[in-house]
Amino acid sequence: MASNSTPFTLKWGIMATGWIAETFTQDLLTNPATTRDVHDVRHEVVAAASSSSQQRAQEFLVKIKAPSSAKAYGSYHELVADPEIDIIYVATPHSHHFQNAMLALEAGKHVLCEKALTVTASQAHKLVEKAKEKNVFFMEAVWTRYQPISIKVRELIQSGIIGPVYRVVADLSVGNDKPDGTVSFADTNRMVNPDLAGGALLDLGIYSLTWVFQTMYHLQKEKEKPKVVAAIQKYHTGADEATSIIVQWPQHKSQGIALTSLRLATGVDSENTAGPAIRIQGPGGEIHVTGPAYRPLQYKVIQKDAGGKIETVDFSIPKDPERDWGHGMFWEADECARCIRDGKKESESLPWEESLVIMEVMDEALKQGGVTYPDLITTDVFDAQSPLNTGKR
Ligand SMILES: NC(=O)C1=CN([C@@H]2O[C@H](COP(=O)(O)OP(=O)(O)OC[C@H]3O[C@@H](n4cnc5c(N)ncnc54)[C@H](OP(=O)(O)O)[C@@H]3O)[C@@H](O)[C@H]2O)C=CC1
Ligand SMILES: O=C1OC[C@@H](O)[C@H](O)[C@H]1O
Repeated sequence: MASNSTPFTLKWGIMATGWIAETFTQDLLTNPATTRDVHDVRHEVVAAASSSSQQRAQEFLVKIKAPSSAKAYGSYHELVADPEIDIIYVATPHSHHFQNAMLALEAGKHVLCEKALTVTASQAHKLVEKAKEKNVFFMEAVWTRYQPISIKVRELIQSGIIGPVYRVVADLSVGNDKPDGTVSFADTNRMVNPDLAGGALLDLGIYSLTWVFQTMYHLQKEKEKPKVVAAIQKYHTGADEATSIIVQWPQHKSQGIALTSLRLATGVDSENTAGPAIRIQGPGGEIHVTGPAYRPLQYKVIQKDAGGKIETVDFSIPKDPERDWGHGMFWEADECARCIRDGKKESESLPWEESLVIMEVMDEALKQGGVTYPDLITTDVFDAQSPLNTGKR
């Protein structure tokens, strides 16, 4: 959308320097106009912070080719105190999200917090209450919701093309089985380490639930509380290695099946010939979305009365030609900028209430499967001096 007015600039502070912090910040640094034809908002990286050292933050900024004006902090406390920063992107492990996001909210910053929002629903409720109290914007970073394919699929469903959606089956499984019976993550890795709130559900199953929710619950005119039945296979660390959840909305006659596994893969080959990662079914037809569920690039519409005709639509992730980079996380960043520009505290595509219901579903599934996490990371009492905030581990 072209416009003559000056774009609104959102000033970011990046909390943590790991894999996704790198990926997301590189997306922030792309040119919105030349990359994705966005002219109303832009992004500035003001600073990054590492809980390990200031040097680590500096190395991070150099690696991602941030502008020389970007500051490097050796603590999360310094980052949230920087008056030049509008919004903090929390890119720490799940275990840290509650304490880190609360640190930023307490400092009066807007917050975009990586998925899964928190370890428990109670923690998520507390963050939402704090965002309300501080009158700031707060959003869970489920980037998939803001990708054009998700928006298009939601529109298709709303157009009634397959009738009411009665069933969705969604899977995100990553195929890390090893012949010795383990999975290919060290026990200390955040994927399976209970101290870091590891496990398939909080890391990957959240995307399967995202498809179940964005195609059903999100579109319900009168929101219905879901019923939940879960089966969990525990890994030897105590985290879940495979989780299957049935989410039911009886009044809407609809059921969602959200699957995730560290051992099996959604498709045995990269072409996903095994079938769609997400299958959305109504009496008038089906929509098939080809995975991976966090960033799918194709959907098919199969209408019952179209004589077997299948409409296939492909998507791609645009790149900034100058930086030769584009991962698809910039659309959620643009959403943050627009909401903050317009004075909104939450995003319509992923409202607080919906993040909270999804956290409640995950709470319930983990409870049914007997997965528990340590007190340090499940408490809903904020402590600015928690090791999760100071990095003194
Ligand atoms: N949206 C998406 O596509 C993706 C989202 N994610 C989400 O992002 C978050 C981070 O994942 P990812 O970047 O892969 O994780 P990494 O392990 O690569 O990075 C996590 C960072 O958090 C900081 N940190 C603070 N305390 C600890 C600790 N005790 N152990 C480990 N790291 C710590 C570190 O930065 P420092 O030392 O500098 O403070 C570290 O670099 C998770 O919530 C994950 O679910 C992950 C991958 C993809
Ligand atoms: O969010 C994510 O998406 C991609 C996965 O590889 C990663 O484990 C997960 O955190």
